[in-house]
Amino acid sequence: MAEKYPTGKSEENHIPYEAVKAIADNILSRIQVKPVIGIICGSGLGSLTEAITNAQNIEYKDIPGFPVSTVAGHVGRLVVGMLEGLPVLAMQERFHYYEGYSLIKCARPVRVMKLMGIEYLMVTNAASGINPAYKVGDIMLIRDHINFVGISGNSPLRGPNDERFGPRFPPMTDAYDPALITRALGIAEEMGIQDVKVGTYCFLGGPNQESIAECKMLHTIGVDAVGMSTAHEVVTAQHCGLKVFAFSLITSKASLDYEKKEYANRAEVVAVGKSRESTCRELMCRMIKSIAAERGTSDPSCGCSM
Ligand SMILES: O=P(O)(O)O[C@H]1O[C@H](CO)[C@@H](O)[C@H]1O
Ligand SMILES: Nc1nc2[nH]cnc2c(=O)[nH]1
Repeated sequence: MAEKYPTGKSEENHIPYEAVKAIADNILSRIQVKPVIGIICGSGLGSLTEAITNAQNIEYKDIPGFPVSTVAGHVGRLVVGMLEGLPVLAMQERFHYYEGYSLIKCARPVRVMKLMGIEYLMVTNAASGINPAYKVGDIMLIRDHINFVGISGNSPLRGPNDERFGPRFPPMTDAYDPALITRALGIAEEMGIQDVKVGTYCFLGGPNQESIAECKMLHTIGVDAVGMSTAHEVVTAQHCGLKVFAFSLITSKASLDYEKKEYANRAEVVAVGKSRESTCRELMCRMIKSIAAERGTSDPSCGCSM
């Protein structure tokens, strides 16, 4: 059992290893495959799940102990099945800190994936381009993050550490697997994706958009794209030893200039996601296919190219 907090009570949302295992076992008992890859779909990028064959859908609300999404229009379900020859479990969609959950709860599904036997975490998100060279519709492979929410101590790993998940002080160097980034660059070139970016994602708490002064600061400290997710999931994944691949779809450009204001809205995020969904889907599918080939489990009959 995880140790108790100094107050004698477990902090809200901090559930012990055994409870996470119970959620994992509950899902495993209801599905026909044993997933190797976990996928977290970003806003507007959930259509990847349509490429999953023999799909079984499980609503978050039907999984005891699993958080439930609160954002209007969010689907909130797991889709489990085969993708490019590998068993996968996809989250359509994720939990955000601004919805009111603790980060511990937002990242709980990652620990559930780990205890289901999943080895890779593939993450997508919609983000705003801070790097002036970035255009709406660009894909940015995430090489690193600045976890603004985490730097101040708000971490999904806060509280008693259970070594069965991972070490107390996990390193974050190479949290985004460099070999998978290199592979994705090759795949993007094969696909003819124009000018794929590799950059640093910044996690802010949201839900408000950034002020112009905040955007200027993010630019100064080396941020390429900003959003309201991902870093806490990746911290949790790195802590428990999952291999991570992640990319952002740039759905808006941040304002760095008081004379040239840009505004991002939810409809725009969704519209850009829609216009780039086939490319994002194909990139992810080809990544999974390459992992399947590496593991000797390729299935030539599979293919989600559009
Ligand atoms: O990070 P995902 O889930 O893609 O969502 C992004 O899009 C929403 C803003 O429209 C925010 O939640 C932001 O984080
Ligand atoms: N913080 C933040 N997250 C986003 N996600 C999609 N667009 C944005 C944005 O402009 N700002």
